[in-house]
Amino acid sequence: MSTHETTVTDGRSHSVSDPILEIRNAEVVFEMDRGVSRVLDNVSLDIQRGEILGIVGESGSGKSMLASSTLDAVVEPGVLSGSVTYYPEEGDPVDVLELSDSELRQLRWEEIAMVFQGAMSSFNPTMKIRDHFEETLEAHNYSLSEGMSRAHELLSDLYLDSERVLDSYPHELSGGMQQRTLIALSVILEPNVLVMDEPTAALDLLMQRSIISLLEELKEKYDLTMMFITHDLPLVAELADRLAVMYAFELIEQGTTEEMLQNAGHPYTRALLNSTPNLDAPLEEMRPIPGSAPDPVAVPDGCSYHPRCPLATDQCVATDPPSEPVTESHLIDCHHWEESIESIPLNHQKEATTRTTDEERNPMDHQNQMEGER
Ligand SMILES: Nc1ncnc2c1ncn2[C@@H]1O[C@H](COP(=O)(O)OP(=O)(O)OP(=O)(O)O)[C@@H](O)[C@H]1O
Repeated sequence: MSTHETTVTDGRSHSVSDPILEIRNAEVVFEMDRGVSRVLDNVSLDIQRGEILGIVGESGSGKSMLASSTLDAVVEPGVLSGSVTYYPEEGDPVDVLELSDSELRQLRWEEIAMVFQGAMSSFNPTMKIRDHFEETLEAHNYSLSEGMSRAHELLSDLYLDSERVLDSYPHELSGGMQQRTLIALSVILEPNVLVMDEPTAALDLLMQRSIISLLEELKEKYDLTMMFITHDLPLVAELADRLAVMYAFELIEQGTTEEMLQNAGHPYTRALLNSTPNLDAPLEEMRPIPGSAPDPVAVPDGCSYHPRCPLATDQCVATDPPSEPVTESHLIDCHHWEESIESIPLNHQKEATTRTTDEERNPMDHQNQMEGER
């Protein structure tokens, strides 16, 4: 069952937990010749109604497996276990992993839609964009006229010339136009949740930024909940209300974006923050994370990060750390999170402190500089 806790502040009540999706103990296993490959390991996560949740991790950490699991779309011969519950605004909760194929097809477009990286592979190259929209509407018995006027509106919301786009073949559109068109197509049936797996990965930096701000507009206008999966932490930090970090097929930390940027407790999250070039830190401070992520058939015992972790002790080698709730929203899977916060400085905070100290030391200089920049 979903928990709907309520707190009372200033005489008003606020719902603090209203999950639209609840993932519990999700596991994906592939039987390989060289052993059992566990590519999603006991992941539990709530996605709150109306939020943007960012899922971050290195390549191969299991992010796409988590995305596919939310829609029971793990490819054969992968075996998914655990539970995924969808809570519609009205009506009974839906046990996603128990749905029939036809119920699942309906859920996938009408309630929870997915956008993958590389839009080209999602379109049929022999069909015009208009046909993609019409085919989707017809397959779900939606009114064509209402649906196509929504298509025009959605494409315009994404700053596209809707008539021109609908009359084009996919290859006649640029990468950024294709990706925006795919986003419009994915929300044509008015889903409540949009799951996006690296939706901007193949695009240049400017187009990535503009898609991020378009997604924010779309979310507000159509009241969407979003799960945004990426290896690009600074990119998703601009967009997300909460962030969850994956390492070696597990979730190792989650919290509000503010908590994760200012007070990340897992040494891996802190290393990830320090390995990104544009979180206010100078390029020379950027530190790649030493070592490499484990092979899914040979994940280390205990904490799977211990071979790369500067703080690892015997306890980390012996025992997998449980999720510790540091605040109501901030969970950390690390035996030494307090020491981690104390001893692993964050580059972007160092930079901010240096700036503050300079300002304190020379307030007039700083004021003159600001005026000079105006
Ligand atoms: N069909 C498959 N059979 C066996 N293993 C697979 C299959 N698909 C993916 N994997 C493995 O599952 C693990 C997790 O992959 P996943 O695609 O979820 O990672 P990711 O974090 O999304 O990576 P990326 O950012 O590169 O897309 C990887 O080790 C990958 O090799």
